[in-house]
Amino acid sequence: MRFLKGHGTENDFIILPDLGGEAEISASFVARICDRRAGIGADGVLRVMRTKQSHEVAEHAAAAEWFMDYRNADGGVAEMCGNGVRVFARYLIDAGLADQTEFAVATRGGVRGVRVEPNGDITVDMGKPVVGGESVATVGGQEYTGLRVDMGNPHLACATGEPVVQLDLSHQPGFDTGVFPTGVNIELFNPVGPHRAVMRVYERGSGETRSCGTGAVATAVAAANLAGETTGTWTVEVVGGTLTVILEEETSHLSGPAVIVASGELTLAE
Ligand SMILES: N[C@@H](CCC[C@H](N)C(=O)O)C(=O)O
Repeated sequence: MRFLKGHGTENDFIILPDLGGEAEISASFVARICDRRAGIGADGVLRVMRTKQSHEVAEHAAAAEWFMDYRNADGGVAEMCGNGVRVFARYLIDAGLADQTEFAVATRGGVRGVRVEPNGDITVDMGKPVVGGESVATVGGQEYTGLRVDMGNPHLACATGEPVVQLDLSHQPGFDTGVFPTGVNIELFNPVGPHRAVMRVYERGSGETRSCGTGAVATAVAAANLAGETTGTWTVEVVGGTLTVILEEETSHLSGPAVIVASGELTLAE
């Protein structure tokens, strides 16, 4: 099976073109190829298939030709992946499967509009973040209160005065399973200036990653909330680079680089 490897601010993905949706892709196969020692290594898998071939999202076929079938590194499915959509769009363009600078991609979380910027960055319309109440994450025995933000997938974005660079995110943080029955992506961030935050993230199904697009938007929402704002442009510094988030009344946008770095033939069998 052919594969490609790409990343967006070092949130890295294995891309599996399966345009007709014929491949059987099990959770264990995804976990094996995402393994950084025994496989290719990645935070997740982006399977590329025609929307009309997917029983999950076929109703979006008229709006978006391509479906991003996203899987976390542990093989579990997720509704949305902001950096994944940007890398997916880069693949479609490079492969000649999308020939405009603006098009739409279907995800389990809905249809997302994509735009290629003149500098090559890719912007995704991430939809309207849904803000919930507060909840608590526990990291290294310490509790951090954060804001629940639904980006299609669940987030808990926690501001802290402690430099996030010092946190030990090598283990699953604790969280309230009553509030997040299907798990949660946990962001810890330092507001470091007007409309700027430094963020680290522990992703559901993937562990600590060097960037998370939906997490960056959730962080911008939580930082704006602390500042008493609901709109504006935010710079979110992640371990793997810098993302720009624009919050509007009715939607949000995520921008940043997205690149393909390799391609090859998988010899690991399903
Ligand atoms: N890295 C992604 C988010 C991927 C899904 C997440 N781990 C989940 O399970 O919800 C992003 O860039 O948004």
